[in-house]
Amino acid sequence: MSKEHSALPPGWEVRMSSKHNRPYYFNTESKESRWEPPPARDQKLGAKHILVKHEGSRRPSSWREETITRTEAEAVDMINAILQRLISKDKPERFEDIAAAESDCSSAKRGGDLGLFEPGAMQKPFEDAVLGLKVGKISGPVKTQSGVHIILRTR
Ligand SMILES: O=C(N[C@H](Cc1nc2ccccc2[nH]1)C(=O)O)c1cc2ccccc2s1
Repeated sequence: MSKEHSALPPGWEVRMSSKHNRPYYFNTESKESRWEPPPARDQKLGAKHILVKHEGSRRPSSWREETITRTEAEAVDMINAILQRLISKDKPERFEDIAAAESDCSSAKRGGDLGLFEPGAMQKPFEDAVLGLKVGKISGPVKTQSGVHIILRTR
């Protein structure tokens, strides 16, 4: 079904704006309101990410390093340093360039691009972080069993 006509996600309803004389979408749980229909839950998601693994990662190895021994705290510090490089005022670096050089995920070869994926395909903390981002926005540090991520939502 096209996005406009698929069932609205839970909590959402259509209301009529008398001021603007047009329908809008209102979430009775979050009290969020928006002019465009909320994305249906079955819509594919898209993201790029930078992953820094640590000794407790599900697979503490990557194309960069045979055996990864840094601590989770060190991984968080590295992710925060990368965040500063991405948002720096004077010389921001490109997300894809940092991902290609420094991500411990095999998607590094694709500038960190994970392509499109179904809801439920990725570890829940990762998917929840993607859903919490507007398209084009970058997350703070996100922890999964794989390590610590910075996520850029692409869809
Ligand atoms: O799980 C993957 N790679 C793991 C690390 C990892 N763990 C993740 C958890 C959530 C999202 C992306 C993640 N990447 C690895 O290389 O040890 C994936 C690599 C790629 C490459 C291209 C497209 C999708 C994927 S998912």
